[in-house]
Amino acid sequence: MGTHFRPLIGVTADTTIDGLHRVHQAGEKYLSSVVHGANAIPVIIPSLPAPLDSQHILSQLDGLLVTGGYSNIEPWRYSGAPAGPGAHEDPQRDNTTLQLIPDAIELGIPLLGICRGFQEMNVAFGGTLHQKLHDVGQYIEHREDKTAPLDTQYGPAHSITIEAGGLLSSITSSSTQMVNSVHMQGINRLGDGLNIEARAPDGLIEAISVQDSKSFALAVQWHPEYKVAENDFSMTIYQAFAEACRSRHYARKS
Ligand SMILES: N[C@@H](CCC(=O)NCCCC(=O)O)C(=O)O
Repeated sequence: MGTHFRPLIGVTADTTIDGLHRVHQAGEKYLSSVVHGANAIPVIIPSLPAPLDSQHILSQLDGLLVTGGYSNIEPWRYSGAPAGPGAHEDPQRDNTTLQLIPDAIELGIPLLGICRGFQEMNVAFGGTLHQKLHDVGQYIEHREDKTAPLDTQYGPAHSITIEAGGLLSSITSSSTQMVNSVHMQGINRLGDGLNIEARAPDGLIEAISVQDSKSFALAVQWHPEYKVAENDFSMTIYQAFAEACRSRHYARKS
């Protein structure tokens, strides 16, 4: 199948307040990664208070990128204890992504989830999260040093071991890789119908896929979008995603 065609990939949006106005935004590194990693065209999907009809949106797309974001999923969505005052949450994003994810899986739309998007995929399948990995006791430090330069924050932080026989192992020849680490939360109980694709040295789940998915459906706790073209492993992931998006495009148009 030719690689010249550029599929249309929906990119989820965070909401934030700018002055007195709520705005919807997707980080440039996510948008650029769609262009340079997947040779595709990014389209931002807003997280409106009354979410748009996700099945209608998805029917016009070839893929879905569920981005990372600094906010946390509201804990009630996975029966977690309230996070307490000052918690950074984005309920409009939760409402949108937690509908888009199952709908994309049902419709066979290729999906790549990153960091918050990885956590959302787990919650969308009924899984739970640790709200503060650093308080659990068994985990290494998964947070970035916010005072460090960006290239350090998103630089290699720890290894992952890729599970044999899974989606990730089918696209890469090495069973270990180095990844960055920019998160405080992580998977506690795995959602039903998800496969573990990779783990950190402390056992934390770092990548998941959907069992018996009709199409590519992978989510990772790290950030392959960051300077995607400079990292072979990141490019491998994006190119596998892109190939699934191109297949979806031709199926959609036939
Ligand atoms: N809030 C969650 C999610 C972490 C996450 O997605 N970080 C990304 C930071 C910004 C970005 O690179 O887009 C957690 O801390 O676990």
